Amino acid sequence: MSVIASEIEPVLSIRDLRMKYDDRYVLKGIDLDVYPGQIIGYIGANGAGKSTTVKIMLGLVQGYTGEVRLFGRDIADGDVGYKRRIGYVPEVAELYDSLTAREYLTFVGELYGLDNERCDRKARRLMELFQLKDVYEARIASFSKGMRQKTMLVSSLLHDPDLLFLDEPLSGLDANSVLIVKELMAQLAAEGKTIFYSSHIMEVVEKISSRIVLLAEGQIAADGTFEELKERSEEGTLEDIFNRLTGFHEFKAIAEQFVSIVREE
Ligand SMILES: Nc1ncnc2c1ncn2[C@@H]1O[C@H](COP(=O)(O)OP(=O)(O)OP(=O)(O)O)[C@@H](O)[C@H]1O
Repeated sequence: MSVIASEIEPVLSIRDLRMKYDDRYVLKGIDLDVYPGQIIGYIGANGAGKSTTVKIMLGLVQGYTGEVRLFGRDIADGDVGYKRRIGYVPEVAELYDSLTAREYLTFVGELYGLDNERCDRKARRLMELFQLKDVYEARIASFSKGMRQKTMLVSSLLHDPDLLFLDEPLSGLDANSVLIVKELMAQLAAEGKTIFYSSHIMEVVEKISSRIVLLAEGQIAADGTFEELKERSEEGTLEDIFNRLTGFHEFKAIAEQFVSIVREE
């Protein structure tokens, strides 16, 4: 892991985090310290526990054991003020279809305590940068997948959060917009913002992350820079490292079985 001056306070600190659904542990003791300016590529197979961890940090899931501290405070202490410093882009952009983009974004801004007029101006300018100026007053119901994703990204940034949780933020974006968002993440991190980036697109995670945390069956299986992970596992790409650490080699055989079943009479 990269060397970090011990006097710098972690933005996020997790100790022995465990979570049980019914009788099954989905998080089995997670320990993690994340520092300002880091872009954490948070990866793992489907069902590994990534969303559960993020939802606990956002205060959306209760019933965990262990300790989660954000900005130095235990999130269980009852003060939800920390949420004002967080931005969140969920995996699926759930927006209010009957609202216009302007109505939705000013509504979200007001929830974060922003002044309506200032928020309107800021949202309009951000949407313009995403080539969405002409639909700012249109209902979200008419938006394409990519337009919804861009609206979601704008809504997560309006209040200038210090910590961003992004779940597949490039989903549905065209190639130009992908370039903007990747550069945006790098520039926000350079300003000291912390980004928790969950994605299954290994090529992007490999390039954008300053540190990669791999979750496997509710536990951290690897934690370090891409170079460190590469050295340790003696593999080439992050995809290779991922496959090795999750013990997955049979993709060709599975694809063959798919094809043979699909082709059955
Ligand atoms: N509300 C719930 N009730 C019961 N089980 C749940 C609930 N939410 C998640 N789980 C289970 O917890 C495990 C971890 O789920 P989680 O959504 O955190 O995985 P993930 O790593 O985000 O997966 P993906 O990459 O598919 O998004 C899964 O086995 C899932 O079925």
